[in-house]
Amino acid sequence: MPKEITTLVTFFGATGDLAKRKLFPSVYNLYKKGFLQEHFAIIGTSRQEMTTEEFQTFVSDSIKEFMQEDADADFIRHFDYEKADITVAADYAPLKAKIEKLDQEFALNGNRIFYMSIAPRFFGTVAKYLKSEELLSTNGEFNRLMIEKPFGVSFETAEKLQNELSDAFSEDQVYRIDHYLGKEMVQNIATLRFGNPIFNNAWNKDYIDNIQVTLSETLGVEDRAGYYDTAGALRDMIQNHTMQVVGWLAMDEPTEWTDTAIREAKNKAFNALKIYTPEEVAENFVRGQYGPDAANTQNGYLQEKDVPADSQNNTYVAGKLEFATDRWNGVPFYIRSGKRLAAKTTRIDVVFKQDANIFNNTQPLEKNVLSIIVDPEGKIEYSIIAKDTTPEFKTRPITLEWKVSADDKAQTPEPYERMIHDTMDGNGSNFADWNGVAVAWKFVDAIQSAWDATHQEFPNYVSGSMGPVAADELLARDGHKWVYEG
Ligand SMILES: NC(=O)C1=CN([C@@H]2O[C@H](COP(=O)(O)OP(=O)(O)OC[C@H]3O[C@@H](n4cnc5c(N)ncnc54)[C@H](OP(=O)(O)O)[C@@H]3O)[C@@H](O)[C@H]2O)C=CC1
Ligand SMILES: O=C1O[C@H](COP(=O)(O)O)[C@@H](O)[C@H](O)[C@H]1O
Repeated sequence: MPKEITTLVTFFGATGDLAKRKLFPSVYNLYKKGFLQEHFAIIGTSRQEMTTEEFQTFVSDSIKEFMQEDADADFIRHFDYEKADITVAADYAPLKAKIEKLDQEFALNGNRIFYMSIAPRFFGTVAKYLKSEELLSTNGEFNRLMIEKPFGVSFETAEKLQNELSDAFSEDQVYRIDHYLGKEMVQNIATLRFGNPIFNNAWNKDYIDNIQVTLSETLGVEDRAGYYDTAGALRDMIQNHTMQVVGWLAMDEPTEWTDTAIREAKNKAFNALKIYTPEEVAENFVRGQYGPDAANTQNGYLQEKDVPADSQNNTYVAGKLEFATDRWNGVPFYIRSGKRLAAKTTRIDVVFKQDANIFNNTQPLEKNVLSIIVDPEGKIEYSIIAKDTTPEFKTRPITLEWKVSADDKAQTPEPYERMIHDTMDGNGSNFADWNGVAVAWKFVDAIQSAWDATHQEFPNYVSGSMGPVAADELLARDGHKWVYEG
């Protein structure tokens, strides 16, 4: 049985989509696995009028709907509800009273987590009232804040939010969610790098030719144009998920396996990221917007519901990142992400430098490639050179492959379960740190403002392709090509 975690979690936005689909099923899994036993309580809050019994039924139903099983009664009795409008200071007093009551009832030792599953415009307000209305415990081991995305829409807005949060919470109390950091194979990057001397010792400019990170989706904008047309792939996928994955790839080895040391090592890399001038943006970044598919059966972006007919929004981004560190000088990190591409995949391809061919043929040897495939199924592929069976001692590339087994998959926690667990456990390793978020915004803002100043002809890629031709040309100019072609 795992060690029991003692805590109270208050879910703001408890009647919303995320809470229902992801958060309550995750809490239930933690209970079934024994992390939550007797000493835990969950408070749900929103503006909806609801009794605690009705809320308990709502939680039960959401677990049943998404996990096809009934939550046990012993679990459900730990749930309580308090109606509150989070914009009204006076509404925090009954919430405080409920927190204190449950703290006593379940002997929670003043340990508190506040999960903001609410629209981002409320993040700062809730943090402010948690402090001013004294909902933070003064006698417990911890007060922690879990915060949903997006964390701002630019460096300026993110910094404002950060200032609001830091009036109430210190950096080590803030758990900024990026669900890519909760994915099993993203967490495996560090193990592969630091657990295998062959990779650890070669993880630098002497041995690595280039690194490619692909986050591609087959879905289009669906019914989210209201949000997506102001965000684009750059803010929706690059600023957060892609940059966080890059953080694991670019960092030095941490001095120890703690969240503080991991953040320190990542931040050293983030702080060495080159922020581009408008001219450099034009040289190093490509934006795209999808048109209809080749058979003309799917809408182009401009024909999608609620998309302005003259939208300049990017649904695809590819670019080159450069880190000015001893480890990475001269090594390009190519990134790309887009909607309506040929395949749904998240993958990292590390292309190694190759030696001269000393065998009997004059062709250059293919480069070794380590591929870490995150989605749709976890896989590691290592493409290396071996001998052909012919007597002339010819070479050929072969691929060593490992796949996440069905058993492993069944035991792998969903990202939200893992992130809630880690917050309860006080482990911030797999959360976005303010410094990294700030650098990513500065980097992305520079690209966005260069793009805002220039008009681009759209659409420039066909739905179902792997993006604009310009993204292939970006790599070709450096003598490289995308490993993954869809
Ligand atoms: N849904 C998803 O799949 C994902 C969501 N997220 C993020 O999670 C957060 C929540 O998203 P989601 O669940 O989809 O949003 P919903 O709109 O479904 O839920 C919002 C919740 O906030 C409550 N709320 C709204 N206004 C107030 C108020 N003034 N006072 C108190 N409660 C209020 C709503 O209840 P009521 O109106 O009754 O008060 C509801 O419970 C957002 O930050 C989003 O970006 C991130 C990843 C995925
Ligand atoms: O955060 C987001 O992520 C999803 C993709 O997530 P995944 O886990 O399915 O890869 C993306 O579709 C969405 O636009 C974005 O907001």
